[in-house]
Amino acid sequence: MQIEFYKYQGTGNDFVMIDNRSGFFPKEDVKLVERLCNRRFGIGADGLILLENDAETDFRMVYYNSDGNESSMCGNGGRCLVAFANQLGVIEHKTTFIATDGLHYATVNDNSIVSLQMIDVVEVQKKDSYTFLNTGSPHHVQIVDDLEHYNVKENGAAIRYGSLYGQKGSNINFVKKVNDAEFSLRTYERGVEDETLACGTGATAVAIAMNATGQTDKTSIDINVEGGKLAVSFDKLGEHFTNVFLIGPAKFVFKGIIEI
Ligand SMILES: N[C@H](CCC[C@H](N)C(=O)O)C(=O)O
Repeated sequence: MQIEFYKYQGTGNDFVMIDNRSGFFPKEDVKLVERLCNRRFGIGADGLILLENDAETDFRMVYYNSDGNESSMCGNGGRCLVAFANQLGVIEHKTTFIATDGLHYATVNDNSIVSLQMIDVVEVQKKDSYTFLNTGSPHHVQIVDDLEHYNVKENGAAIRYGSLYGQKGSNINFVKKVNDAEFSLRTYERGVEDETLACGTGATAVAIAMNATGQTDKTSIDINVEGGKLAVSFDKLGEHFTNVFLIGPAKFVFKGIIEI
């Protein structure tokens, strides 16, 4: 069986994109998705995204982590899917699509900068040494001193598989404040089980967590990630965060055919 695929990356978080409007893709085949994401035996990616038809919106997003399992919302993947839909001619420069966490409004400009609306955040759990919130995916946010030399994989896995988050686990974000409008982030991603070069729902979680815990009073924040720079903006009403947008590049890298 041959599969046509497109490869995209959003600030270094990379994805296999498949046009599944015909419904041909075997969505239950965990081993196939894992193989397609494998960086030696397959195409290689942090995740795989299906673009599907939807009766009420421009398209449906189905997201899989590189372990082959379908998962929760992917912010960088959502941004890449908007750029992919534009490349296919499914949309022009703005869209509303459906994903596992509901409706998303987004725009894409001629420089492949995608602005993706994320879900509202109405609960931020503030603990002594960390913050936990859900921005479409679950995120643990923790400030560390020496982010550049921090062992993200070892320390991230210990928290993700520890007693705090049980079977479901969480994505783990380690943060350093640069200034009131800029933070640096490194993320251990659930379902990739490694550090990724960027995490969109993670960057969104960090921006909101830094405001919610008083590290900043800004509502437009730059997040430096290993693979580039993302911007997060939101409105804050009391402890609720709305009109949340994740903004950054979403680039087409190559397309191909894979024999499976
Ligand atoms: N690994 C995440 C989903 C992808 C998140 C990340 N790639 C993003 O850009 O938001 C999870 O299973 O919760």
